[in-house]
Order: sequence, then C-alpha cells, then structure tokens
Amino acid sequence: MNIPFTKMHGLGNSYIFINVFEFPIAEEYLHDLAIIVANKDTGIGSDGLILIHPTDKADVGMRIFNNDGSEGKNCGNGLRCVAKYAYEHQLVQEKRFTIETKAGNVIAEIHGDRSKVDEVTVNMGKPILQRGQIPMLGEPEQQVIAEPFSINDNKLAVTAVSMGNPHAVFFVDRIEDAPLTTLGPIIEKDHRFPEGVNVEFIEKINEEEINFRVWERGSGVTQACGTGACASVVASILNGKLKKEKEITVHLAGGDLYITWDNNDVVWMRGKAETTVTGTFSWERNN
Ligand SMILES: N[C@@H](CCC[C@H](N)C(=O)O)C(=O)O
Repeated sequence: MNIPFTKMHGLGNSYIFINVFEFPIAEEYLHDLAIIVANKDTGIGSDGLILIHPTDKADVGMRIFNNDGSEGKNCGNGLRCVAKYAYEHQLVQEKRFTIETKAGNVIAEIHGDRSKVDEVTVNMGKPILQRGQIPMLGEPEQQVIAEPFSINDNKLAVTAVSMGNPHAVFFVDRIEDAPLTTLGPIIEKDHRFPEGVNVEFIEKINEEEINFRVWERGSGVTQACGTGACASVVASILNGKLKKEKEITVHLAGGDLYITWDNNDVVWMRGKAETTVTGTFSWERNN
C-alpha cells in the first residue's frame, strides 16, 4: 500500500497527516499504522498519526493516534496543523472554519494566506473540571484543585483539567527539576485516572509567562502539547497563580504558545503550525 502523507508539527510536536478526502484508510489499519509511521528507526518518525477526514458535522474532521497506536480525543498542536493543511489545500474556503474532533467541534482561524499559513488561533471551548468527566476517580461533581497526590514516595499536589482529553498538572519551583521521565510514565497509568492521563509540570515565571514540560499519554515526552498548554493555564488560574482574560505565554520545549482563558470560560490557543515534508509511505502489511 502506498500512502501519501504530510509530516507537520506544532512546536516540534510532530504527526504524520493523511488526507482521507483523497486517500481513505480502513479502520482496522489505523492502530498499527500509527505505530509504524511514528517509529523513527523503521518508519517516518513522529509523535503519532492524524487523519484529516470529511464529516457532515463540521467543515473538516480530525482523528489523532498517539505513537503507541492509542486514539486520543483531542490534540491542540494537531488542530493548528489540520487548519493550516485544510486552508492551504483548499479543503475549506474561509479563514474561519470548524474542525470536528472526538471531543466535539472547535473553531479555527487562519493567520496568513493560502500560500503560507503562519499561525492559527483555535477556540478550544470550555475546559471540563468535574472529576467524573476528566475522568478521575472520586466524587464525580468535585473539582480537583491542588489535591494531595502521593505517588511512590513523592507527595505532590494535582490539578486535573480536561480539554476533551485528560491532563494532570503539577507545579514545580524550577522546570529543570521536573520529574518528567521518572514520574511522568507512572502518573500516566495511575489507577486514579481510569483512561490514563497526560502529565504536565509547570513553573510560573511571572503574571504572563509559564514554563511547561509534558509527558503525553500514549506518546511519552514530546516537545509540546497544545491541549496540555491550555490545561496548564486553566490550572494556574484555578490555583490563583494567573488571571483570566490575560494572554499567557507558555514556554514549551519546542517553542511558545499563547493561551487565554476568557471571562466566558472559553480557552483560546494561538501558535505556529509548520510543514516538514510530504511524500509517499510504502507499507507492506504482514497479514
Ligand atoms: N499532543 C497533543 C495531544 C495528543 C493526545 C494526547 N496524547 C492524549 O492521548 O490525550 C496536543 O497538542 O494537544
């Protein structure tokens, strides 16, 4: 099977994009295909696979698979890349359009022109704060703000936020000291998060900036996570560290994102989306 693809990234969080408008792929292949294309040694190399697909619920649809083959419900960096691709390839005509995700529809707005989209703003909708819907074990209607969270011998405090996908946010004094690769994988699979969780460590720099590192559910350490950046700003505001209505610069390993949680409870994300390479991937299935 020869599969046309585009590799794109948002601040180094990279995905292999397949345009399903032109190249439909059977559902049964998707899990394996994500693992295979994501492998940097034997595939193309990425944090996962994203399908850009037709839908009657929005102008364009997005499905995201992590590099372990699991399907996520939302992906902030993926959304900006899908928006760039859809506009540059004329899948949409207007600069403002809707994208369907498994977590619901979002609205994207293009900055730039047809020949090159520079940045995309996405209305990411309202964060979900009830623990039952994140989901996290415990009283379903409660919020999880700076809740004591012991893991191995570490006594942490967790703030949990869903941006359509689950995030556990922890504050650290120095981002260099974040226990990303030691505690990240353990928290990701902790029983208190029945669907697993994306794990973020945050350092507040000042009223307008935070440092951010992420261990992503299903992909491990990545250079950036759009939904994670949104969840981290929401968590910082819930903890009284930042304020609503102010655009916060989130410094991720791969670059900056600009996030605002407004007074209508809507989270806005603005940032770059870039194309790395296009090509055709030849996949010889074994069965
Ligand atoms: N990198 C993404 C999030 C991808 C999905 C996540 N790993 C999950 O399983 O929920 C982003 O930019 O938001």
